[in-house]
Amino acid sequence: MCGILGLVAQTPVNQLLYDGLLVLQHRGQDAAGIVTAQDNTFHMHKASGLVRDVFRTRNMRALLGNMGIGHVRYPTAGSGESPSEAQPFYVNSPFGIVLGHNGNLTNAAQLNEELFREDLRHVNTNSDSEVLLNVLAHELQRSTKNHQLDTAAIFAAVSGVHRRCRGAYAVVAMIAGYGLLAFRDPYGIRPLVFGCAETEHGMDYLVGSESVALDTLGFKLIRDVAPGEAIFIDESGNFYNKQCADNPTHNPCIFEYVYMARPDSVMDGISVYETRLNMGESLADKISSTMRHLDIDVVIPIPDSSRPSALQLANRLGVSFREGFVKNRYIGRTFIMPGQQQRRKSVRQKLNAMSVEFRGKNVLLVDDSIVRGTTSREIVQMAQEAGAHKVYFASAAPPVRFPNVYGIDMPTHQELIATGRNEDEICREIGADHLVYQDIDSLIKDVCQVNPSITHYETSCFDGHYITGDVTPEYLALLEAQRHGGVPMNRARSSTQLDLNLVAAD
Ligand SMILES: O=P(O)(O)OC[C@H]1O[C@H](OP(=O)(O)OP(=O)(O)O)[C@H](O)[C@@H]1O
Ligand SMILES: NC(=O)CC[C@H](N)C(=O)O
Ligand SMILES: [Mg+2]
Repeated sequence: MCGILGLVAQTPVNQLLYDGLLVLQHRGQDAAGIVTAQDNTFHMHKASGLVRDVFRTRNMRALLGNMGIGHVRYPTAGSGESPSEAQPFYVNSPFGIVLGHNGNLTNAAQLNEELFREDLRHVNTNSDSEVLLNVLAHELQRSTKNHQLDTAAIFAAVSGVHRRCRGAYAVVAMIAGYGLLAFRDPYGIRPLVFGCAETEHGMDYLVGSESVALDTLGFKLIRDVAPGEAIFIDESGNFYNKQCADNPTHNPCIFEYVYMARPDSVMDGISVYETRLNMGESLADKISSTMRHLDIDVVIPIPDSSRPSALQLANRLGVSFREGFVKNRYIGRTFIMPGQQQRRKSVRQKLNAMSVEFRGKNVLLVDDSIVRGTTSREIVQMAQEAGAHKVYFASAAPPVRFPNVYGIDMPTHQELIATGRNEDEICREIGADHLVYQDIDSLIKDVCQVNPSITHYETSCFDGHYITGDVTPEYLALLEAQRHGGVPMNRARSSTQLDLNLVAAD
């Protein structure tokens, strides 16, 4: 779940893109990049690190032009440590094209092979996003007639991408000398919104992962990019759109509402904040109907993401809500950090318990989710060390029992605390006196309630149902093997290279 931005304006875009990426930082902390376009020339700067560390004044000055795209990365493919996998990516044929991607392709290895063998394109990193860019470039080449690129050719190329790419993708791209393209996969798994701002010089357009970027940059939300739809804004600010998929359906990732997105965002017509309030209410109802014996003195949220749910849960139960943990505002989100060691250390650095809220009390700690159990294990222990009498734990999401392959970096069963454990065993593992999870039906209802027109969600990490239909047990086993030291998923190409060597030897 990276953050992406695309902007076509009447004035220079570098500062707005920088500010927008800062607002989307919660979607990716590993790398950041901006590309601007000026008179057919792209200006790019990208590197590993947080937005504030990647861009120095000299980099910003060099990002010239009135059109640009930006990206913050939370890796799901490749090493994650390699600066060469930072986005956006660039290709120089058939046009200058740059691309930023949020999501994950499930057939990247096969596409990589096809690109190499049939399309004669070389992908130089382990990133599925570079594969996606090359597929788009190849499809643009196919759809361009007589060297003339028009909107029909651009939309035909997006249809080609839909036919070839599997998995999740929300994309912003720029074609040098033409304009800004944005599109979303036919299942609408990852979010993408766009809006406009009327200025004295004309209309500016902004596309982004979350509406919060539009709010803070002064843009008015127009709507979401529909699943399968592509929008194109040319350099003069003319807007075009087309449904490019044959059978689009709408299945937003439910984990965006649980954890990923900022609460002040509205995506797919759904206020993230409202869904989290609803999750708190239904969790409170479950607690009061199934566990009356619990004597809860105080409800304490685990900052930050669980706050709205915990507050509403406390209100509904009629129990006082207290901030028992203080968060160090300079430490980022721990779940999206690379490596378990760094994540574990960061929980302690990030949160500190105030014993006055714990001493001698039965506390109910509320978190939005328990994934690897890194946070809950540490937090329960901290509550106990702070003198709590009993430590109860509630998760506003159901147990995460299945890998995610659509843009959230939890690709293996092995890393999930719920694997091979029932709820009592998970409770023992995190050291709590009692553990309660949200039910999946309640979670879906909590989100549906905010926008009843969307009835299906991508819920694979909770129920193991993979909407794209291509995620087999073999694929998951391969992912697991890759994570534990095997061949990267996008690099299953040794046979091709062998063939080439043989040809050369002949
Ligand atoms: O079981 P785990 O593997 O620990 O993952 C779940 C935890 O990670 C996230 O917090 P994070 O610190 O990333 O972000 P937040 O500040 O937005 O809550 C999430 O809110 C949970 O607290
Ligand atoms: N989380 C994401 O959206 C990741 C995008 C892309 N798959 C990458 O690894 O860079
Ligand atoms: Mg958290």
